[in-house]
Amino acid sequence: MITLKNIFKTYKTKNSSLVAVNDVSLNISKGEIFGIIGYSGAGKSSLIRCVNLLEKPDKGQVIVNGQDLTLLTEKSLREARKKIGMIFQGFNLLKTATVYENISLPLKLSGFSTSEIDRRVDNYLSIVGLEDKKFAYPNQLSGGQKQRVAIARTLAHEPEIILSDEATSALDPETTESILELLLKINKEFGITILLITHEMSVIQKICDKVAVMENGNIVEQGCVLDIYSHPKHPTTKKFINSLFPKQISPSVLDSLKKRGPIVSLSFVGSSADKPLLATLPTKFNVFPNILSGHIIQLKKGPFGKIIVSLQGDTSNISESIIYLKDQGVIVEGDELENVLQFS
Ligand SMILES: Nc1ncnc2c1ncn2[C@@H]1O[C@H](COP(=O)(O)OP(=O)(O)OP(=O)(O)O)[C@@H](O)[C@H]1O
Repeated sequence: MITLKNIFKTYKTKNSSLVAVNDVSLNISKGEIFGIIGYSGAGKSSLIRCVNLLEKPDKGQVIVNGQDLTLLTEKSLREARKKIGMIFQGFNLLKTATVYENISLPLKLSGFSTSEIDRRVDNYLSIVGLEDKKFAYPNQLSGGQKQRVAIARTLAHEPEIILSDEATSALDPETTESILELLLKINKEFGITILLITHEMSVIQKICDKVAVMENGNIVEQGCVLDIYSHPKHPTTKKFINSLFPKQISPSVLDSLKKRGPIVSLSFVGSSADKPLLATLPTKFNVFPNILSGHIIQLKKGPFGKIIVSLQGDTSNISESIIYLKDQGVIVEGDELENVLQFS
């Protein structure tokens, strides 16, 4: 649906130039929710704005539905953009216009009849749950309601793709949750492909099918969310994922526990998260797990849990129990433990 091929974007000022997007290639399939995560300055906004050519890439191809947007005339690009909606962190509503006007004005400019405009405004306001705010002004709405209006305005053009530029970053956690639910609903009911950028892991885990991690203009890692969470490879990805897990064990407790047996991190993915595997270790192997910390995250495709345990027992029994856990689909790590715990 969307293919980015070797995209470069450099900002030039009088004395310097800055490479914001450095040879990025991505494939986003129809109906997918694809998230790009990165810290501030990673190049996310620059990249997402290249998709609808709000920023023109210096090099590379932006292929949407088989059409390379970088080769289109202004007129054809305007047509192609009608199928690509965009929502922003700051909502971008006209302050002096009502909700009805905010949604209807762009439709009017696109040449729709008044009756069709009215039908679309009513329909999409009801989909975002704001029928009663049709004649309100933006300053009479909460942040979440403003984003709902912006989403209705985008939906009113019946796009195939929505680009979301940090759409929930200005919202509190509860409102974020409700906007993410709305994006999920839109994706499911209308089959709209969503490409979003964020710096929040909660956004990725709640609604994304795939994720790409961006740093210094590069995509350093990408894949299915569950795979990336369970097998992160790049240090930046690991940093994002480790930030989700509580770090509660003091160094002195850790040192004393290490003398009694290995401390391992166990990650449970999908079906292995449903089984009471740890409970079987004492009877099966005479190994006694002492749980030091633990956390389960609900991803879109199922649960992902990580616990830190001290395994106590005979060394060969412990080895056997680790092999058994691995056979059951548990990811067992010891080497990375210091990173996972990261004491300050
Ligand atoms: N119009 C511009 N002119 C010059 N430099 C820019 C411009 N826009 C972005 N940059 C620079 O490009 C780099 C990437 O910025 P970008 O906004 O794409 O990153 P980001 O990951 O979206 O960051 P944030 O989450 O803080 O918005 C930054 O160093 C930024 O200062």
